[in-house]
Amino acid sequence: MPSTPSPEATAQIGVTGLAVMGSNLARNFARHGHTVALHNRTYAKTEALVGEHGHEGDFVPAESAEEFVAALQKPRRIVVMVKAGAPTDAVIDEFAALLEPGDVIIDGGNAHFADTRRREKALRDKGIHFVGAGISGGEEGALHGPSIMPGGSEESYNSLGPLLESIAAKAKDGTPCCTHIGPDGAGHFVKMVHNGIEYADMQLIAEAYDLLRNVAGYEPARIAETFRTWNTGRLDSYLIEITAEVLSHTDATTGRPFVDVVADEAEQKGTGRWTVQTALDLGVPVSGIAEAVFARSLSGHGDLRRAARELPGPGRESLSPQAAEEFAARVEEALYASKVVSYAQGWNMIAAASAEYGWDIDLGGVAAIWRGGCIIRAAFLDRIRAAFAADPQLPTLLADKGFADEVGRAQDSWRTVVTTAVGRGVPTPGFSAALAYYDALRAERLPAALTQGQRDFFGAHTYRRTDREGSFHTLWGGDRSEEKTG
Ligand SMILES: NC(=O)C1=CN([C@@H]2O[C@H](COP(=O)(O)OP(=O)(O)OC[C@H]3O[C@@H](n4cnc5c(N)ncnc54)[C@H](OP(=O)(O)O)[C@@H]3O)[C@@H](O)[C@H]2O)C=CC1
Ligand SMILES: O=C(CO)[C@H](O)[C@H](O)COP(=O)(O)O
Repeated sequence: MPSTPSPEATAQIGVTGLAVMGSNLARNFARHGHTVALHNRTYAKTEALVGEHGHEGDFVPAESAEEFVAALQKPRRIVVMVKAGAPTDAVIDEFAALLEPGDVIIDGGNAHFADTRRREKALRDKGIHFVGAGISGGEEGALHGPSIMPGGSEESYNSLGPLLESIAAKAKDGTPCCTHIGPDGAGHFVKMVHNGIEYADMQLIAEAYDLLRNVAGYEPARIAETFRTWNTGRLDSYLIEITAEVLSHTDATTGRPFVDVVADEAEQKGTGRWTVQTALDLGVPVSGIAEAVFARSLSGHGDLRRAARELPGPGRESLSPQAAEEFAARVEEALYASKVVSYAQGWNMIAAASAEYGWDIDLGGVAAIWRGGCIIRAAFLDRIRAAFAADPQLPTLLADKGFADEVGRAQDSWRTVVTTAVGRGVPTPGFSAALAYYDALRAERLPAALTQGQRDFFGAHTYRRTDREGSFHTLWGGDRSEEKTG
C-alpha cells in the first residue's frame, strides 16, 4: 500500500544503506543544503551517523521504511547504497511497495547493468522511475564530490539532476562531474567500463613500477619521486599521484618500504571481470583491460606460482645510472602510449553498447564527467573530451590526430621497453598487449586470412575474398576448386 505522506515530509532526498558510501553521500547532500532522510537496515548505524555528523546539516532519521518514505517530499527520491546483488533487489522491492507513480529510486551501488535494465523495466511498469547511477570516487569522493553517472529516463534526470550535480565533483572549468548518461542500464554500464579502465591503468602503473625496480634498479622511494615527476606532465592523474604516496610509505613495524611487506596477490570485486565478459559479448577487443584482469587473477594463484618458481629465466644485469635514467624516460612513454590504447578500447566498448542498446551516449560527455571525482580522473580526460567534441564519430581515440602523433612519437620507446622486459624476464602483459593492439590496428594485412582458410578447411565455414563480393568455399578434400556459396 502506498504510504500517506505526512505533513512533515521535508526531505528532498533519502539515503538508505548507511555504510561508508551511503553515509558519506548523505552528509554530502546535507552539506549542500538539502534535507536528507536517513535509513539503514540496522538502525544503530543511522543513530551513529546523526550522533557524529548531525550538526553538518538537516537530517531526518527514520527507523522504519514507512517512516523514511513519509519523510520525503514528492516526487520521492530514494538513493539505495547497499550491497550489490540480492540485497539491492530486496531493498528495491521493499521500497517499491511503499512508493507511488512518479517517485524515483536511485541505485548508486556497483550493479551489473543487466540487473539495472531488468529493475528499470519492472519499476517502469509500476510508474516508478529507476535510476542506475554509477558513483565513483570511493569514500572520500562520496563525501567531497564523486563523479556520478546516472542512467534512467529523461524525466527522472529532470527531477534528480540538480541534486546530483550539486554534490558531484567539479572539473577545473567548474562543470559538475555528473550528466544524464542515457536510458535504463547506461549509467551502470559506463561505471563498469570506468572500472575496467581503472584496472588497466593500475596494471600499467604496476608494470612501470616493476620495470623501474627490476630493470632500472630503483628503490621504491626513488620510484615514488619518478612518479611525482610524471604527475606534473601528461600522466597527471589521481592514480599516479597515489602511486607516489604508496611507494614512499614506510611500514612502521619493520621499517621496510610498505610495498615490500604487502602480499603480492591483487584482489578484485568483479567489475573489471564484468567489463571483459561484456566486451566479449559485444565483440569489442579490450585486450588491455582483459590483461589487467588476468594479471590480478594470476597474482592470486599462489599454487601455480609456487609450482613454477624454479623455472629458468634470463639473467638481469644492472644498468648504469645514466642508462637507468634513459630507460625510465622510455617507460614513461610506454606507459602513456599503453594508457591511450586502454582508454581507446574502453571508449569503443561504450560506443558499441550505446549502438546495441539505443542509448545514444555522448562519448565526449563521459570524458567530461570523469575529469574530476572518480578514480581515473586525469588531466588527459579533457583531451578525450575535446577529441570527441571535434569528431563525435571518431572510430578510435588512436585516430585522433593529437593522440596519434603522441603515440607515434612514443612507439620507439614503447618497443624498447617491451623488448627489454621480455629480454630480462619482467612480465609486462599490459604494455605488450597494448603494443600488439596498436600494431594489429595499423597492419596492412593480418594473419586472420590464414585463420579463415583453416576454418574453411576443417569445417567448410567459408571465407570472403579481397577481389570479389560473396562467400566462398574451397573443396579441400577434392580437387581444390572454389565454389561460391553466397
Ligand atoms: N566502497 C567503495 O569504495 C565503493 C562502493 N560502491 C558500491 O556502493 C555500494 C555500497 O558500498 P559500501 O558503502 O561499501 O557498503 P557495502 O557494500 O559494504 O554494504 C553495506 C550496506 O548494505 C546494507 N545491506 C546489506 N545487505 C542488506 C539487505 N539484505 N537488506 C538491507 N540492507 C542491506 C548494510 O546494512 P546493515 O548496516 O544493516 O548491515 C549496509 O548499509 C555497493 O554496491 C558498492 O559496490 C561504489 C563505489 C565505491
Ligand atoms: O568502484 C570503485 C571505484 O570506482 C571501487 O573502488 C572498485 O570497485 C574497486 O574495485 P576492485 O575491488 O575490484 O579493485
